[in-house]
Amino acid sequence: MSTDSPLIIALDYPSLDAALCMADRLDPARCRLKVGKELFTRSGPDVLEALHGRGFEVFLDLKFHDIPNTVAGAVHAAAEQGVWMVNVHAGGGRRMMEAARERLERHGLGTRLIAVTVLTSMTADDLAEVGVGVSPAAQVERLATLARDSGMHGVVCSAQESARLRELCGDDFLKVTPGIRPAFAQVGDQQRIMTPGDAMAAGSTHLVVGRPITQAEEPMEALAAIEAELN
Ligand SMILES: O=C(O)c1cc(=O)[nH]c(=O)n1[C@@H]1O[C@H](COP(=O)(O)O)[C@@H](O)[C@H]1O
Repeated sequence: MSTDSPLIIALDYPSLDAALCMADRLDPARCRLKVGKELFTRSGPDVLEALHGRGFEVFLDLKFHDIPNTVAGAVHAAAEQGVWMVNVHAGGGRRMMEAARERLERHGLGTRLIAVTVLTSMTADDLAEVGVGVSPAAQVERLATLARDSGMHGVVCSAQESARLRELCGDDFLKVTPGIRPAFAQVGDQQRIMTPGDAMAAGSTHLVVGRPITQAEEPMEALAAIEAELN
């Protein structure tokens, strides 16, 4: 089932059963699902089949970062399993991103390919420690421009950077933004956060929401509260 909802729910669970329990409480007409490293490492491709079978479109969030040939192969494998979106780290550089994009094109695969810029958990101090002496916003701009020039469909960034990226890269360039925190939710380990309404107003095209929905007593009520903020 295809949906026009901007919401992508992060299924960060340690087992297939736990992930499917949550998926069964959600509606594929009103959100997409994101499968990340923990769940995929435990369950393998079975989780993709199970979620596709339930009608969900899936963002496979494995943030590939390796030499170009290896990443192209990994992205190809993900796309052949029918995922809606897959991502790589923009820090892997132009040749890595181009190789991934070319591989999808060569095989006629329509999976969206996006690049992670600066993780939403990172601060300026964290960047300085790994040798990046500019602000998170400046580094996001640099990597987003490189991602666009390397043929990516969009980027993962914080919603705090969406407005600037809309100016730089346009409306059609996807801005997938985690670190979304509605007023009712706890911040947790995220640093560069925004509310759902503000994020969409700033130009985010998709909102990645995990714990504010998956740890709510009534996930569909939490999802409805976020939808109400967007309308
Ligand atoms: O690529 C991602 O999805 C991602 C990138 C990023 O910079 N920050 C970030 O939080 N994420 C993911 O987005 C989700 C956020 O979940 P919550 O913090 O629970 O809403 C997690 O699955 C993260 O792995």
